[in-house]
Amino acid sequence: MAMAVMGDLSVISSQVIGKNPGFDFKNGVFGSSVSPPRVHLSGGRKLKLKVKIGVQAVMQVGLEESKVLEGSLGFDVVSERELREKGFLGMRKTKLVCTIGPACCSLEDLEELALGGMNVARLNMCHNSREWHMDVIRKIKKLNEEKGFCVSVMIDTEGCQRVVDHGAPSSLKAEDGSIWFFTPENFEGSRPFTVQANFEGFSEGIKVGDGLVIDGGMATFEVVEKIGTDLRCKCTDPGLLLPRAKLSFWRDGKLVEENYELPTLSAKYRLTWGIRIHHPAYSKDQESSFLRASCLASMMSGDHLKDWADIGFGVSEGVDFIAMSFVKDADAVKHLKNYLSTKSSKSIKVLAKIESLESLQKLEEIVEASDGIMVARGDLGVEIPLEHIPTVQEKITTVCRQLNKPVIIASQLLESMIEYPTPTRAEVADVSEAVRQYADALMLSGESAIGSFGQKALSVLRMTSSRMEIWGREESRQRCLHHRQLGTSLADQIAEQICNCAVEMANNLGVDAIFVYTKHGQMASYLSRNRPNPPIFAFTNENSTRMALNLQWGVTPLLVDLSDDMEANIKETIDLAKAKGMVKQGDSVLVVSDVIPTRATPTVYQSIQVKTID
Ligand SMILES: Nc1ncnc2c1ncn2[C@@H]1O[C@H](COP(=O)(O)OP(=O)(O)OP(=O)(O)O)[C@@H](O)[C@H]1O
Ligand SMILES: CC(=O)C(=O)O
Repeated sequence: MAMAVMGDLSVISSQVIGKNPGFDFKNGVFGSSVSPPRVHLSGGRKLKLKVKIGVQAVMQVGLEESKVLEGSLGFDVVSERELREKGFLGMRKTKLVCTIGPACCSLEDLEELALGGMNVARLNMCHNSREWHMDVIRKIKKLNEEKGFCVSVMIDTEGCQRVVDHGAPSSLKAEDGSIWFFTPENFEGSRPFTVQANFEGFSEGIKVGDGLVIDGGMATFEVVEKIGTDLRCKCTDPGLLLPRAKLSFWRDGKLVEENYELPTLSAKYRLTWGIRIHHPAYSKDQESSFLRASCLASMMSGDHLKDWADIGFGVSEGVDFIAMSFVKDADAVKHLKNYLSTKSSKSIKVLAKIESLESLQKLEEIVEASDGIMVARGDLGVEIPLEHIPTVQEKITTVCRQLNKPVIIASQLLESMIEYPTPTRAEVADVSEAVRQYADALMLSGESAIGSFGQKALSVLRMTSSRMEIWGREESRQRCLHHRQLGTSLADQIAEQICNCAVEMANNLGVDAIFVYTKHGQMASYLSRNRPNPPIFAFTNENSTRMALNLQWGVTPLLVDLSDDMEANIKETIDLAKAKGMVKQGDSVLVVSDVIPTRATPTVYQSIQVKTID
């Protein structure tokens, strides 16, 4: 593949002006990026006209604002207010999800959250009764209808959580060296130094010496004895045991996986009819429809009645999203989506929660199968070392962007605000990082559900994300500009832009090396400035250039004989590089060449070529 810019300088000059309407001659900067195809220069009149039309359209909205905002667009009151107050650019892009719990479930609380920018209300089906959830959903719908909000409802299935509970109402301290029993036995209340696991077979495959970690490191124990299905453990790292704590086993620094096989959707309450909802708002028909839905679904998927009943409830209540906990693979998501289409509820979007090693291993297929993703950092932090969370989050966010699926970053964003009215600096930095990664949404958990400062936490999310969005826009404009334009002559500016584009191409194509042919080293240094992934090999026939380039990041300068025939130079140096074993068959090289015009060759010839070594 080859792409070339050729011609005399006056032609190039007029063409660049036409192609780059954002070019600011006074300050010498471009307002938009110059991507490789744009380097093919052609007439610009038509383009200029197009830009003008775009500006006119924007102005029209401004002029007819009152008409537009009268409701014909179905504007919700919060967005409308935001537009009026802040203009188009001031509108927040990052969406906010709030977990609804006892601290924010009154009509007034919900209205305040909606006014504060809550886009989605999340109901965690692990907690509270279905009547309670129904009451919240109906309040939200009422607010939407009567007060003009647009708040979506998400239910989050319980899934097969691996939790342990000591049975006491508050947290217990595990002291260093204290001995505790972990048992799957189901008993009422609490027993001293005894912790109940909520699933059978929790100790299968576990060996003496394994580490038992609570809540990703809140407290750590060592298994000292197996007694039947119980584990006798010694506390090796003291800490708190909260009710419904998460549990994981570790051996030789690695998570012990697969010591038990858990389904994606919770099997809890299997074969019990305790799921029947008695509520005056439900007719007998509706009640039996939940049961039919859950029974049908449970037959289809193996008795995961609690979650299926919750899903049936969600369908009946017309929720907008179902977040599936502990998704293991794409099949689990497809299964639920198929079920929803049989219930004519295809419009309910299925969000897969990424919260286990297994789901990380099948990330792409899960993202592809689902309508969106939640990065459930709470449970994820139990299965992977905490220091891996930031990179894993970035990876999931990137995959979602690539596959065009929305992604929510969840858990502990502003954890300290459950108790305190201000967040820590580190929490604000975490929120900012999620926004910088262009996550679609941020989620509050305990901060809104049980915290004393839920409204304030929401406003911290709102203000931090708005601030970061503005900063991100400025930063991405900088990225578009690549760097401040350095070249003063047009020829230099073109050389600079070509190098910016070349590095972008080299990185995107994943080429093995960049070859540049340079007399004074300017092109090589422009390439280096962009810090490309592949190394830069700079071929020059000037020893001084070679020595000077020795200081440049990523540049290996090579002294060669260069003729006026650039194609011949490229061929000869590639042959030479091949003969010397510098490149081998199959390697790809991006070649940038720049020949300063001479009497013999008065035209500027600059090119980007991608060559595969044969
Ligand atoms: N509907 C509710 N009723 C009572 N308490 C709730 C409710 N929803 C949430 N909470 C409380 O808020 C806390 C945070 O809620 P959230 O659902 O985000 O956390 P979680 O239970 O750890 O989530 P998950 O179980 O999905 O990992 C919970 O520990 C629980 O104490
Ligand atoms: C939200 C959730 O389920 C988690 O972070 O584990």
